Amino acid sequence: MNNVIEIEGLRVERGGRTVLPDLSVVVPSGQVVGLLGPSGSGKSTLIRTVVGVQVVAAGSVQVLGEPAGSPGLRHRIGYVTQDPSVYDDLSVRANVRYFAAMLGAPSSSADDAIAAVDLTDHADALVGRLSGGQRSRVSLAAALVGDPELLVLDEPTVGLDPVLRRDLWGLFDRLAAQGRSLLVSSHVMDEAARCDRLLLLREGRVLADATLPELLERTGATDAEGAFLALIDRAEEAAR
Ligand SMILES: Nc1ncnc2c1ncn2[C@@H]1O[C@H](COP(=O)(O)OP(=O)(O)OP(=O)(O)O)[C@@H](O)[C@H]1O
Repeated sequence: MNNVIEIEGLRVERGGRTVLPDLSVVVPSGQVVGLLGPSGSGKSTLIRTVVGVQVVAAGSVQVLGEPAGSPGLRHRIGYVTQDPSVYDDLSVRANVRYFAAMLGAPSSSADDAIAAVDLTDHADALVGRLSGGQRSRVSLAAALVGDPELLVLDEPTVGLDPVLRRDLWGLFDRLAAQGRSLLVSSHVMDEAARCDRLLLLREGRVLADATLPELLERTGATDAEGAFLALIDRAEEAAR
């Protein structure tokens, strides 16, 4: 499979407003694709659409060759929402085993996932007593059980210190090297350098779909933020 996500003519309305007016994009397999854009640009809405929890007004969204939201995709996609969705009063191991049980995956897959996020030493600790970064990694471990082909992560590094952010991006690279595909949203532009490919969103529209080197060459900017601002200027000039 060349593309893990294929979206054509997607329109999403939320609270009476058109959030994604007409979005078409593909996400290639085996890569870390960064979904970048300012707050409110529609990143979470797009992610919710991909995992099949967003009502869609128009368009087609194919994920791993099936329509988004198909029951068969449940085991094939790992999804981490912005707020860690783990239980404070359970240990790391109990949390991840709970998610494994829901998927019908063996409990050994929970231990593998805990090892993948480097929390084996904390497996017996209550999640409520962990740091913010450790809690984020428990959510990620929960998404990793069952060995999903596609990981969809909504701002997984928000609020983390630079060392933890670097470690998590290292983990994303390793997961992609093992053949998984990742769609990772962020509003931190310097995280663009960690992605194989970038989707820049602004006001519900794709401003760019390219690698960082391509973007820098196209705009003459020296970093992702500069490239993003240059693209906004160009789009505004073109609209005048
Ligand atoms: N539950 C909701 N009901 C109605 N409108 C919503 C809802 N959630 C988000 N929106 C609107 O949809 C638009 C896109 O929001 P979305 O959360 O997708 O953006 P985002 O790029 O993920 O932002 P952030 O980086 O702040 O998470 C915003 O204008 C927002 O006001």
